[in-house]
Amino acid sequence: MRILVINPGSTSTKVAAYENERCLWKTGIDHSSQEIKRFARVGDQYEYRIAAVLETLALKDDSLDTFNAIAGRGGLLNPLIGGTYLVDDNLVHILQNAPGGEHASNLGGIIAYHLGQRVKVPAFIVDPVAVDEMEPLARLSGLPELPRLSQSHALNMKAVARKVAHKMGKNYQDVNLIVAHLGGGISVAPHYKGRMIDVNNGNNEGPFSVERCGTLPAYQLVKLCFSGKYREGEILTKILKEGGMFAYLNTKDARLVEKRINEGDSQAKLVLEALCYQVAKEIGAMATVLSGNVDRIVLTGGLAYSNFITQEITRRVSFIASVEVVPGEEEMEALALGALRVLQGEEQALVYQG
Ligand SMILES: Nc1ncnc2c1ncn2[C@@H]1O[C@H](COP(=O)(O)OP(=O)(O)O)[C@@H](O)[C@H]1O
Ligand SMILES: CCCC(=O)OP(=O)(O)O
Repeated sequence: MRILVINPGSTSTKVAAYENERCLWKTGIDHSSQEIKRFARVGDQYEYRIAAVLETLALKDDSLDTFNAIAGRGGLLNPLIGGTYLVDDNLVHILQNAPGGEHASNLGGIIAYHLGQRVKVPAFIVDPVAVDEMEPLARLSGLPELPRLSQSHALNMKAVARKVAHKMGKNYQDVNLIVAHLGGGISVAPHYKGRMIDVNNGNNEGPFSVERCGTLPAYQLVKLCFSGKYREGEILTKILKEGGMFAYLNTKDARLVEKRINEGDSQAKLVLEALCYQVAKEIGAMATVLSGNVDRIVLTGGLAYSNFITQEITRRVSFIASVEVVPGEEEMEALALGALRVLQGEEQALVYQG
């Protein structure tokens, strides 16, 4: 079986071709902020990104009509259980209108659907951002109108969790893990016997990330919103795109920050240490969700390539459980394998009811 995998991010589209479990090729297409700025809404970018994917296929000397399915990263839908979902008319319409919020991952299903239609093969999304396996207890925020929402890097966290469990000689369903995805956004989740029973919302709760604020002091945030200095969109940009490390140091690149630290920049050191401190605190909180029964703590995502970051977090949390570092992400493989499980009849594709 051949599967084409599409993973759109805010500034790039990753594309890969798989033959069963084997990756044939993988590449990233960069989109400049000028190009992206032309589109009022994320959903409007799909034709532009499809053209880029088709160009990539041509460059790779590959052809759309050789694929048995297209798998795309899924986005901000209503809360749903993990698994592989068929992208049908209804789902593509919902992703296009983005009632759950604008996010580049919404484009994964849209692009997969349109490419699939061209060559009459199914399109799937796998473990979308909105995967929700939270316990009822975890949903209360303290204000009934504002229930906590499960929005996370579920795709990578579950793929990496399966791998770590396998390395331990166990099934994902037999272990308790705390997985911290440390990327553009940060998600920290306790995985209790194969279910993500709590997680900070990777967009606006928990630790600050390289570009997002994480949890903010609520009273001061309300005052800022009503200060008359900012429009709603400007505040949202501060929270989602220009907060966290970027707000303090004017860069989202942790490699540059490490370089500044090595050159003696004490503010850079303080900020990166604070990011690690907040991640460690979140891991500690999630250990209480598992009543301390934690088999492994897993650090993954782009920031897990950094020794400074993994050491700084590990020294604070290793009293809870041993720490496994799985740098980068396994999203492309997870998308391919999710589609493959359905094509091979191991799993039935779920249908999103919306
Ligand atoms: N080798 C590395 N050392 C330190 N930081 C890294 C390294 N590689 C990537 N990063 C950092 O990881 C962050 C991006 O993580 P990534 O998982 O690629 O995010 P996303 O996929 O959400 O865009 C950036 O701050 C980047 O600088
Ligand atoms: C809301 C969690 C998903 C997410 O933030 O993905 P990116 O880091 O890829 O934007």
